[in-house]
Amino acid sequence: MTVANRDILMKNISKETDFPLSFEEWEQKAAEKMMPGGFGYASSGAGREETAKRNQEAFSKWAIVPRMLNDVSKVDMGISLFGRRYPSPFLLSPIGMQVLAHEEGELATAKAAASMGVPFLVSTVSTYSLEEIAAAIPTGSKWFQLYYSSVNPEVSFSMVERAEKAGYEAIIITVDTVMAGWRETDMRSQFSPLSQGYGKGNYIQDPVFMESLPSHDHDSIVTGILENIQHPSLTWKEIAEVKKRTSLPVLVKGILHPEDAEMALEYGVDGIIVSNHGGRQLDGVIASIDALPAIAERVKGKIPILLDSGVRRGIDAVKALALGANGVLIGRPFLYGLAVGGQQGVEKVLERFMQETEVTLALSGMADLSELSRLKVVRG
Ligand SMILES: Cc1cc2nc3c(=O)[nH]c(=O)nc-3n(C[C@H](O)[C@H](O)[C@H](O)COP(=O)(O)O)c2cc1C
Ligand SMILES: CCCCCCC(=O)C(=O)O
Repeated sequence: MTVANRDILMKNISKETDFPLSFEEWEQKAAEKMMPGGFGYASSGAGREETAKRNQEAFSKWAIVPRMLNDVSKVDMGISLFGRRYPSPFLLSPIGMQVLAHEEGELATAKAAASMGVPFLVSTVSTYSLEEIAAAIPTGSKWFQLYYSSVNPEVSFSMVERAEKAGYEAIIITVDTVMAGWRETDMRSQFSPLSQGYGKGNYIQDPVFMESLPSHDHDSIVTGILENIQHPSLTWKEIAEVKKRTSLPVLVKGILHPEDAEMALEYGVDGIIVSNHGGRQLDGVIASIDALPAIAERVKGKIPILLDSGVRRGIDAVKALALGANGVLIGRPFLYGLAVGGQQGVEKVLERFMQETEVTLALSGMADLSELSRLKVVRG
């Protein structure tokens, strides 16, 4: 996009009144649209919510030292991951049970992601099944996030096989969820979407899971999901086993320690996602953006590093990319877009991120994302 195009775009943006601009405004509108229990579940963090707050505050503690007098009349913010080129550095974080935000749930999000050229990471606990989502976006990029089942690993292998068959391009194993975090908002509201069956899409379509149940009534299915979703005995050995079972790249999500990043390299993992699950799991942990530099130093570009947790603006993404990330995942902001405007809402959120990123890159003197390691970002 040229600067001239951008100017026209900015004028159009200023005339728009239908959709919010900032994260805080999207969140406010989503709170008005969603059921209180569902909004509380989505917006809250674990424990004292220290990490949930820290994730965002931490971005403000890093400051860009821009360069001047570089030609930025054309900005290329494309990235390449696992052999595919994307027009922007954004991906959508796996978020379960999106029907809590909008009746079309993951189907609407998937279509928005595909229309914006953004990979959609489908959760194990999606409302719609991975096959239904794949059918909605036959050519759109989709990755499958796995909650490994400690009680029945065959259920996990079956889901991985289904994802590969349905055209998914990568498997992400989330590793910061050996059990659910200490979530007081949900305890107070008594809201438990998994127990209510909102995340059963992939389970009820899974022959191995269904065969393992004593009966197929609602209670048996929900009990089965609650047993299968936890994975307290998960270790690197199981990650290696998943890798053996698929030809797709395997990533681990939830890495915060540089030594775990090194373990990922040792076990032949294809990529890592630096994440603290949006502060929903262990409260009091380091912000993702603060964990990133030491991890990037260890990984030395051997495998892609992605990051989520607290990304609220284009400028947050630019800081993450300059500090060593190869791509950035957007979480709650897209969920709020979904709640506010369905597919169009998610598209708007993504458009805002992309436009602000482009402006940030240009004003930082960076015409190309591949040059971003030269951009100085310091503790400000
Ligand atoms: C409502 C909700 C559901 C989530 N479900 C999943 C999930 O199913 N799998 C997963 O790996 N992460 C899940 N996450 C975590 C996100 O993938 C991501 O790490 C987090 O939202 C990033 O933080 P942010 O939204 O504050 O930027 C969920 C997050 C939210 C808010
Ligand atoms: C064992 C953890 C289950 C969490 C399911 C959804 C999720 O990731 C989240 O709410 O966060």
